[in-house]
Amino acid sequence: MTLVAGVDSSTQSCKVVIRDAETGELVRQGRATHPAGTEVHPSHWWTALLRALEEAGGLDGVAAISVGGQQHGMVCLDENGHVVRDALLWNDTRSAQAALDLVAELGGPHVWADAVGLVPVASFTVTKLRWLAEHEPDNARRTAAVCLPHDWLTWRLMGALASGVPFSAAAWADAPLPPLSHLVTDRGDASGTGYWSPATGAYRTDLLKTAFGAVPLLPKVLGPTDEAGAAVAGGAGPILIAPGTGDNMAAALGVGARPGDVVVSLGTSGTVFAVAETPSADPKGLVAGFADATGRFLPLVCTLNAARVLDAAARIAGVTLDELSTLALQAPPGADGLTLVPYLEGERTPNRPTATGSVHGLTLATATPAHLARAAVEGMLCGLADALDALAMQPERVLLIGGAARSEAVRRIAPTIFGVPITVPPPAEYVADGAAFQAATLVTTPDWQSGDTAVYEGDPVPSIRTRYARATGHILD
Ligand SMILES: Nc1ncnc2c1ncn2[C@@H]1O[C@H](COP(=O)(O)OP(=O)(O)O)[C@@H](O)[C@H]1O
Ligand SMILES: O=C(CO)[C@@H](O)[C@H](O)COP(=O)(O)O
Repeated sequence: MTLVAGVDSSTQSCKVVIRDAETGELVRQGRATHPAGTEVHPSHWWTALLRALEEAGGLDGVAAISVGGQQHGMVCLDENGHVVRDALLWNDTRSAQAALDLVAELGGPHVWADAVGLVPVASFTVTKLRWLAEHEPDNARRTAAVCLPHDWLTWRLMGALASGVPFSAAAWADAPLPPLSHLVTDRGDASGTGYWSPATGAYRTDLLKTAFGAVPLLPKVLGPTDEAGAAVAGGAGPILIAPGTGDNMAAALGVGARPGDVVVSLGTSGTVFAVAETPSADPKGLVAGFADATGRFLPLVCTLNAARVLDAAARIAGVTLDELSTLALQAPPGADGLTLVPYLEGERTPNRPTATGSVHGLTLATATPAHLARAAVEGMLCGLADALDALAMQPERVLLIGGAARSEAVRRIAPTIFGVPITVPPPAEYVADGAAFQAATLVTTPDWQSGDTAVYEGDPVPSIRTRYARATGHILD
């Protein structure tokens, strides 16, 4: 049996799946957590990947590996390949002013949308680089190369595999660093930087220079079926390294999204995206016109607040996530008017980086754990329903994935908020699965069957979104 490994290095954790390259059968898996916070030293991602790989039984029998990673994070490397400072993650909002400045300097949102398919907000790498240049000029000067989380992990894997040392978390912890010139990325992740154009498939180093004042070395952008490298890991056969991609692009691959589908992913971020044949450019800046991992495009709307809204509600109520789900289903639709605006990390869509969350409609009658649970689920989903509207599609299917899609309350309430039936694939690590699928394409023609889906239907309750829209007009920044 030829095996492939897929990695999901996302915000909260690293997951590894090891699957049969031909059939996709799940053979082994592992997981390790990442530290909390919106700036993280990349070495934590490497440690977590090694621990997750170890839990997944290592690389025995693995012929190819691919990394899907959280998008946009700014990883700065010095001329020796050492990390210059902690990476600023996609959900770090300190570069909000830099984003506004960059939009103004270039002549407005439409200029950016036309140039790179997106309008800068704090999440995108280009704004983080401006922040670095302005606030930490010494670190900016030391920056010889800039890459993204998945690029950096792919590069570390190249070094570890090329060392010829057999895999173990301890043996690979300090694996040699390859030359900076070996850094690679893919279209999908490059399209989230703000200095690569999905429409032309080329870097816009002029925009990088405008933002950062210099043009550090950038990873080579590989095509979907290119190899990032191949190396022998201590007596095993050669292990091919696939280009990898951003986590949303990997999820699209993993869930088998096809044109006509809209995927709603409820992880740390909430994302709503679709596979498209042509690039997109939304001057309103709601839809980011990303590229995907197949050579197509992935228009995507992202909120900063998804699964962790439920984590927070469960914490307040003092219950587990399963109990929160049960509670939410005990309260009536609309939670008798209790409305939760879930901007717990500020918000990206709408662009409210300094906003905070709020609760409206609190009365003696709605001051119950069940009402709070329902309001948390509905508030989170209302943010995603707005994202679905922004995508302006008439989807054939709306697929629900990500950690919070495991909640029965979320599955049952989603159709009432979105106003359409929801298709829920079996719970799985779709980002890691997509990466594994990409790896499999390097060694075979994979024939992976998707599992049975469940369809959830429910009568739309438009008043919930109406009240939510009113509540978003009354929040504190
Ligand atoms: N049964 C559940 N109900 C609600 N939320 C859940 C459930 N299981 C996991 N989650 C949440 O999903 C989140 C992790 O989802 P995941 O898609 O792995 O995120 P990420 O890829 O961003 O790290 C966590 O915040 C976790 O609490
Ligand atoms: O910023 C975006 C998409 O533009 C986020 O979706 C990140 O890619 C983080 O993803 P998760 O950790 O929530 O999967």
